Amino acid sequence: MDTPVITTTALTKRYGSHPALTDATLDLPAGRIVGLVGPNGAGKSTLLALAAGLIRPTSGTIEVLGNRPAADAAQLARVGFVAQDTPVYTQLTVADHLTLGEKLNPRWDRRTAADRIRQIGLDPAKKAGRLSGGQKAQLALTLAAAKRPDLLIFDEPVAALDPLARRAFLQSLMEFVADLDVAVVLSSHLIADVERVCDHLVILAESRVQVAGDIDDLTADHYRVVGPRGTLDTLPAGVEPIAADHTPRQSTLIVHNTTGRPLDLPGAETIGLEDMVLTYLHRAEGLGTPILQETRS
Ligand SMILES: Nc1ncnc2c1ncn2[C@@H]1O[C@H](COP(=O)(O)OP(=O)(O)OP(=O)(O)O)[C@@H](O)[C@H]1O
Repeated sequence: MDTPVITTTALTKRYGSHPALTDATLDLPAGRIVGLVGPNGAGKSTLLALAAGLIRPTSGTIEVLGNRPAADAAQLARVGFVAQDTPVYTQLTVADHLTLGEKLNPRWDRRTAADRIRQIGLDPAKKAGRLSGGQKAQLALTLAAAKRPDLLIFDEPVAALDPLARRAFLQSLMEFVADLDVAVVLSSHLIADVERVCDHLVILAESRVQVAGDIDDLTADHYRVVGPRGTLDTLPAGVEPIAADHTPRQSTLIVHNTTGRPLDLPGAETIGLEDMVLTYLHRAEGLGTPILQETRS
């Protein structure tokens, strides 16, 4: 197996006594698009900023492409980071951005940058401050990709975009990934977008990793199980309940089957990604589970 692009062990970041990220132990695989999902304040930006070397952990360790984040110029060149507000220089033109990118980045790919700007129809003479949100995001993506990094990190790249601009951005991202052999880690609130472009998922809530894995595995391994009350009190080894809802006659569970074998329980059916994510988020916040209430008999 390829070396993970990001490895963390008990990674923790606190601001004073406030936990932003707690005890995160992760291996994010190479050659994938990894999605980080979670509600506001879950710790997504914190994890990405730690990976980019913008902040230091309070405790625990993080390695990015086998090195300390932002360890030296070579490491910086290997990681492209696009912060939440798609940073561009408003007074510089699109062409100025490309010139600056070339000056600042030893591995700059002039052809990729120019081709991409042409493809997305950006006027090189236009000041970045006059671009739309979608165009700014495309410019930021082009600049990050033309660095020819081994890892691209995006913090909420599509949050401010309308659905069409979002789709265009994600399409460009997938094209870059296919063309440039780059790993991507991105955060998003939008589960449908994550499902469309990502193949590995990390769910963060309340500063903690709730679950992580390949999306295909996660969706295959999470089930809704319905049975007469009392029959689901004891589950097979390796089957972890994530949420439970009971009526006097019936129990409904959402379970994570970690046995590696199909779940052999009557009344078990797999759930989709969105239901799975919501179940973890509700569990983390100590809320009831709306999907389960819908199944109440
Ligand atoms: N510089 C800071 N000083 C103090 N607290 C901070 C700082 N940065 C983040 N936090 C806190 O750490 C927690 C995690 O924040 P973070 O920005 O990582 O969440 P997030 O999942 O990216 O949220 P969002 O989706 O809103 O961007 C939040 O409670 C936030 O208020």
